[in-house]
Formats: sequence, C-alpha cells, structure tokens
Amino acid sequence: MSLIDTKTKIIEKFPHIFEGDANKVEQAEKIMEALRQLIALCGDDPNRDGLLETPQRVLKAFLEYTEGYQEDPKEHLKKVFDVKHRELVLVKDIEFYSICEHHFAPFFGVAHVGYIPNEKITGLSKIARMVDGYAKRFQVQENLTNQIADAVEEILEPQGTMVVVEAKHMCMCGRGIKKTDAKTTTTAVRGVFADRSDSRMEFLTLLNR
Ligand SMILES: Nc1nc2c(ncn2[C@@H]2O[C@H](COP(=O)(O)OP(=O)(O)OP(=O)(O)O)[C@@H](O)[C@H]2O)c(=O)[nH]1
Ligand SMILES: [Zn+2]
Repeated sequence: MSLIDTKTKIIEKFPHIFEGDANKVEQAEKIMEALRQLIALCGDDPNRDGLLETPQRVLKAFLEYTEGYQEDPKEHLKKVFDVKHRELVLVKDIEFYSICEHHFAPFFGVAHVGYIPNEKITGLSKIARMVDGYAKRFQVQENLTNQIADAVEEILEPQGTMVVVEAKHMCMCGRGIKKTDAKTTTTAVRGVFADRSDSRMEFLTLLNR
C-alpha cells in the first residue's frame, strides 16, 4: 500500500481529527516514520511484508485507545430521569480497557460504580459510557477511579458516590517486574460513603454477592 493510500485510510477513519487540519496529517506522517525507525531500532526490517502496514495500524490503534479525548464523558450523565429512588444504585462489572500513561501498555478490568441519589437518576448505560470516556485516554488507575467518582458527584449531586476499579496492568506482565497474576484494586468514596462505614459496607456486601 502506498503512503498516500495509508494517509487516506487514516483520514477517512478519523475525520473528526484530521479533516481540514493539514498540521495533524503532517504529524501522523512523522509518527508513522518514527514507528518505522522504532521497528528498525528493535532489530527488524520495516520494509518486510508483515511490518509494512504496521506503523499505520499502530497509529490507528492508538487513536482508538484514546478516543475518550474527543468527548467530555460527564455529558453522558446529563440524561437524567424523574424517578423517585433514594437508595443505593450499583452498576457492577463495567468492563473497560485503558492505556497506562507510563508505558503505553494496556491495563483493563472492571469498574463498579454506586451512588445514592438525591433527586437525579441517570440511565444505567450512561454510567458505562462515562467510564469508557475516561478509560479511553492515557491513564493511571487512581486518576481513572477518581474521575469517575467526581463526574457522578458533579452531575448527579447524589448523597454519595463510591467507585471500585479492579485491573490488570500489562506493564507488570511481559516486562519489568513480570508478575502476571497481580491485580490492583482502587477505590474512591464521596459524600455519605466517605462519612458512614455502614454505607460502604452495603456497597461492598452487594458487590461481593
Ligand atoms: N500508581 C500507579 N502506578 C502505575 C500505574 N500503571 C503503571 N504504574 C507504575 O508506574 C511505575 C513507573 O515507574 P518507573 O520507575 O518510572 O518506570 P520503570 O522503570 O518502567 O518501572 P518498572 O515497571 O518497575 O520497571 C511502575 O511502578 C508501574 O508499575 C497505575 O495505574 N497506577
Ligand atoms: Zn505501565
């Protein structure tokens, strides 16, 4: 595939990033050239068949991993319903896939998001969409966890919010310390969950059922 075809394919797949922005197209070309050099530095031939389209694939993959930058994830939560419910709402096992900002290696797992509403209830899928919006960025797990909790707090103004994120980090598997079974759990508590241990217990009991 020629360089022009490659460029056209990327622009077509991500028009919101590239259309009408010659600077970004130029950046994309430089990145693909740098990736060719990376392949050579690692000891392989960027011109061999299997690797020829790899710089383009890598660039496309990164634009997909980080598509959360194209939105404000909090916006999803603004679809609120007039439902009278003032007890815990817990959405468990929201899968996510993110990229560690230190190594650009994936980390992935599940987020559990609970809140005790005041007046505002949002659509359940909107909570999962919001999680995706923050996950699809360069992240550390602690920031991801806090950003999710802060978004629920800001938009739904609930009595409290609690978030638990469990993830496996690829940067700890095939490289570095090489602990393939290690998993990390992070929590964020706000409002009534910060103040009251019985609220945290209710969340954890439901989570572990
Ligand atoms: N707290 C936190 N640390 C993370 C996360 N993702 C990766 N890390 C850690 O970031 C740290 C970066 O450490 P550095 O010493 O700067 O980099 P490094 O030499 O590649 O470190 P090693 O992974 O120990 O080989 C490592 O300890 C990673 O395990 C995360 O989401 N949260
Ligand atoms: Zn990492």
